[in-house]
Parts: sequence; C-alpha cells; structure tokens
Amino acid sequence: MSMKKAPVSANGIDNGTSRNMLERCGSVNEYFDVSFKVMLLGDSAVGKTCVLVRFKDGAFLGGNFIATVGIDFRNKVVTVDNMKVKLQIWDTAGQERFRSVTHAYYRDAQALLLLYDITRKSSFDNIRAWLTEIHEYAQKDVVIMLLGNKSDMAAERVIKHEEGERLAKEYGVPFMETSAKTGVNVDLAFFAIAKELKHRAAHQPSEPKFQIHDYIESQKHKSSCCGF
Ligand SMILES: Nc1nc2c(ncn2[C@@H]2O[C@H](COP(=O)(O)OP(=O)(O)OP(=O)(O)O)[C@@H](O)[C@H]2O)c(=O)[nH]1
Repeated sequence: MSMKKAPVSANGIDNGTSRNMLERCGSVNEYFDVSFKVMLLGDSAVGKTCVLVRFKDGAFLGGNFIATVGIDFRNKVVTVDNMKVKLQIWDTAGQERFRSVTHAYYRDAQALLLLYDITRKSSFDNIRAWLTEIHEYAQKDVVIMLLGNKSDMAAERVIKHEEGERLAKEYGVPFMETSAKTGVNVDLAFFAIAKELKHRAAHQPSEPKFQIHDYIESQKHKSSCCGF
C-alpha cells in the first residue's frame, strides 16, 4: 500500500477517513505511555516517505517516485527505558506548492527531522532556508535533527559527510547520514528523537540530562535494526 495514494481534499490535507486512518495507524489501540508528534521535512525526493516506511515497516519503497500530496502520517510505538513512546510521524510534501499546507502543522510538532539528499547539492543548499522556515513556524524548543539521506549511493555522492556535519554544528543540531534503502541509521534517528522527547517529558531532577549528540555517536555503526 502506498501512503502517497491516500485520499486528499482539494486543499491537499488528508481527509483521514476512518478506514484509511485505521489502516495507516496499524494497531490503533496499541498501548503507550506518552505520545509525541514528529515531522519529516526537506526538498521533494530527498527520501522522507522512504525513511518513514523503512522505520515503520522495515521495507524500502523502490521503483517509481510518487511525490507526496499535502501531508500524511504514520504511528509507531517504541520502548524507551521501559516506557512506551508513541511517535506520530508526519510525512510532508517537499514540493513548494504544498508549503502553506505543511506550515500549519509545524506548531504542533515536538521534533523535526530535516532531510537532504547527499547526491543532490540543491537539497543541501536549501537546508538553510528550511531552518529559517522552522524558526518562523515551529515551537521554540522543537528538537531538530539533520539527516543526509541516500548514503548508499556512494558513486553519486556530491555532499561530503563533513559538510553535513559542519552545517549541523553551525546550527547546534545532531546529524547523521541515513539510507532508507539499506536501513543504515534510520532506526537510530527515530530512537534518538524518542529518547530525547521522553527525557524532556519525564526527566527526574536526580537523573543526568540526556545528551542526544553523545547518544548518537555511541550508537552509530551499530546494528540498524534493534537494540536501542
Ligand atoms: N538509493 C536510495 N534511494 C532512495 C533513498 N531514499 C529514497 N530513495 C528514492 O528517492 C526517491 C524519492 O523518495 P521519496 O521518499 O518518495 O521522497 P520524498 O522526500 O518523500 O518526496 P516528496 O514526497 O516529493 O516530498 C524515490 O525514488 C526513492 O526510491 C535511499 O536511501 N537510497
């Protein structure tokens, strides 16, 4: 089933009929302790939908590219330090014509995954513009993570790992390269976000503060599927 074929209204917003809501939420009654909204942002075709499908279903959406229309979401419950954390992940359309639709959703998001494609320079150059939009429309304390996607495409790479790292450092946000195709670092990105949000929501003063940068560095290069 392609998420991109979900029915949308004339203004591009998913109508969320009860049937497709049930289908896309999977086990809607799955138990959770705490729930957060996460948004995927970035230029069209950087791989937002594929990253989400990799995380949600463990599969790669290869084949013909079908651009997202408006906005759509998927839920996934992950366990963080014995707590069930539901991530409601909003997949936005990267195309310019849907920007006004997606802006309306920024305010509710607790975390934003901002993607570029390591094989397409324009998608990297546009990251600064995306960050300007984020600062304009999102909550002040929103968690932001920069992802350089399609790391499997080594031969076509035009953006070096260090360039991504440098940009992320400039904005003080965590960074990693991912591949929706091979799964590298995809689970880690979402788990790091879930951990950060869970710690913010349920932090005991006696506990040390969660350090997302250190956590990511310690987990990189480990298995992409489990054990966070
Ligand atoms: N090799 C490779 N291809 C990828 C990867 N991620 C996505 N793709 C391909 O890139 C194209 C675009 O992927 P999408 O996930 O649809 O891109 P998107 O960012 O959701 O695009 P919009 O919906 O227009 O915003 C598709 O043809 C995917 O198969 C990846 O990690 N590696």
